[in-house]
Amino acid sequence: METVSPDAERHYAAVVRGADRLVVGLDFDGTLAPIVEDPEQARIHPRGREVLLRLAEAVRGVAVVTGRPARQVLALGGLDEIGDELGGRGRDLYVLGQYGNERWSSHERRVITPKPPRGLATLSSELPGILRRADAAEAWVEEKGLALGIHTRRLPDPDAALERLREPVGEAARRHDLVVEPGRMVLEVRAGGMDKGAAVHRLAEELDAGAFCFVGDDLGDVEAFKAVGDLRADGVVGLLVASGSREESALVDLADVVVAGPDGVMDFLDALVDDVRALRA
Ligand SMILES: O=P(O)(O)OC[C@H]1O[C@H](O[C@H]2O[C@H](CO)[C@@H](O)[C@H](O)[C@H]2O)[C@H](O)[C@@H](O)[C@@H]1O
Repeated sequence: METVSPDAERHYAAVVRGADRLVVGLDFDGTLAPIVEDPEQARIHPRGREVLLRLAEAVRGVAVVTGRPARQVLALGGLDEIGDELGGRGRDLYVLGQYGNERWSSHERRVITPKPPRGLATLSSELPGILRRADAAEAWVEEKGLALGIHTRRLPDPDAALERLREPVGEAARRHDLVVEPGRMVLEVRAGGMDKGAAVHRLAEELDAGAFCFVGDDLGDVEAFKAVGDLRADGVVGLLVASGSREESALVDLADVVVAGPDGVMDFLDALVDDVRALRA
């Protein structure tokens, strides 16, 4: 773990001391799950189950806050089963899917999801032409129900294809009153009005958080980092952790602590729980 902000150690110590009211928000891809070429093959880190169980027992709340559909991340993360185990121990796990538009919790056991935004189906039918004209016909389109993800990772030059797609995808999104959420080798088209920052604020209020730690890796997590900054301004203890990668540095520049990808996230969360337990012993 590398501390990068001048106050990182102070924030970390305050989070450990405030663990009784600590909420931990965790991104999925690139944070809990290693990045892989095919999004359908992503899985939670091999240590993820054990780490999440220990963490949930040590703090007030744990939430996976992801761009993925909640049902998908429940399956890829084995989060349903983790929720089962936590229920037996009187603890809860939350999944806030599609940038906070969907919600699942281990006590409610159902996914609450809004209707797909108007215009998404029409945009979907226009996509093959948009991709062809941008010389990216082989880009993989992920149908997420509330959003479309256009992935270039498996194209011969993913960065160049992503660049060629930015303008035409942005134009189509605007025409249908939708927004583009850029990510790691992906452009997602979805409804505006909700993001991971709003999801953090809602959760902090619901769980009466006295401390909030968010761990993320990608542009979609920037709003969550900003929300933790807002909470800090209101007197809540905050800690920002970036899961570092060579691909994306936006969060590294904003973080208190940088760890080495999902392996580093597992080590960080384990160490956090050890420190909380040591203080309570
Ligand atoms: O908010 P997250 O949990 O980080 O989800 C963001 C998007 O992640 C997925 O795509 C990313 O991970 C894939 C698997 O490692 C990788 O192949 C792809 O290049 C990445 O962009 C997912 O497919 C999206 O639906 C999520 O919104």
